[in-house]
Amino acid sequence: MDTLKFLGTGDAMGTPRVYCGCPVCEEARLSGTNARLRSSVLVESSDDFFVIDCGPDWRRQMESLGIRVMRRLLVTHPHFDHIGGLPEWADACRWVGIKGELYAPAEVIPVILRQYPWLGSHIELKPLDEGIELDGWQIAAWRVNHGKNGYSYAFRLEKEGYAWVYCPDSISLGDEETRLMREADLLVLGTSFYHEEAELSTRSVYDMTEAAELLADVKPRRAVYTHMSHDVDLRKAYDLPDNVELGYAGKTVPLGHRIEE
Ligand SMILES: O=c1ccn([C@@H]2O[C@H](COP(=O)(O)O)[C@@H](O)[C@H]2O)c(=O)[nH]1
Repeated sequence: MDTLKFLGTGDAMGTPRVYCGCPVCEEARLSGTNARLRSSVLVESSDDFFVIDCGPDWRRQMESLGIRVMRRLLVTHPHFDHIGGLPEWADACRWVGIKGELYAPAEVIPVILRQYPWLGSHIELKPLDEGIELDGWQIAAWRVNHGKNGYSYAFRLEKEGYAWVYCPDSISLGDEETRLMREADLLVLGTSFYHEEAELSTRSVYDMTEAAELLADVKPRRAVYTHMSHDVDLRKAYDLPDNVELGYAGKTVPLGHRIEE
């Protein structure tokens, strides 16, 4: 069965935050339960894999799994914490002599190339707006509200009757934006805080209290939260819906129905 592996579950700054001495950041420095690299996942099938998002921790993430060659990548949006590793990936493609394949929404591709104009020599950038298939996964992408930071994209991946959604950066989604999340077998959702006090117009990602309302509406069978800031302490028992787990690097989730289901 295919699997989903979390490579990182942190927000844009990762945990610990460089400037911060809060108990969560200090714990992350000392014992590491709360150490979080920037959010990214790896989808593995019997003979290949692809990754979603390539933040500035990409190199460490590849090293931690002993991966020497990454051929394929999907990008949700062109913010630093999701594309900061692209130059290193392009360099790696050059040195192993492959052309990487990067799939992203058409409007995202020129933004990536504006940041890193040399990428095209070693990576082919392909639009995925009409839907693509990778390793038997039918992948649909749609634009989601990312609050004060503009827009991101979510992906729905379906194979053999199993559907899951990856949506790391979104907030205050409307009905049309949640349509493809409905009744997924798994929803991977970004929740930066448990409860974020800041005024809504200054925010960019759901918190866990708002996410509970979203889940009650779209009813995934299982949900895993990612993109968590130093506000979230994995040692705590939070009040969460029964079907929710907090992600961590190395967490692996089977992508398919178990026999007894
Ligand atoms: O146009 C932009 C705006 C922001 N960024 C970077 O993206 C993240 C945003 O943080 P979230 O918590 O995910 O909203 C941050 O690192 C900004 O520096 C960007 O790259 N481009």
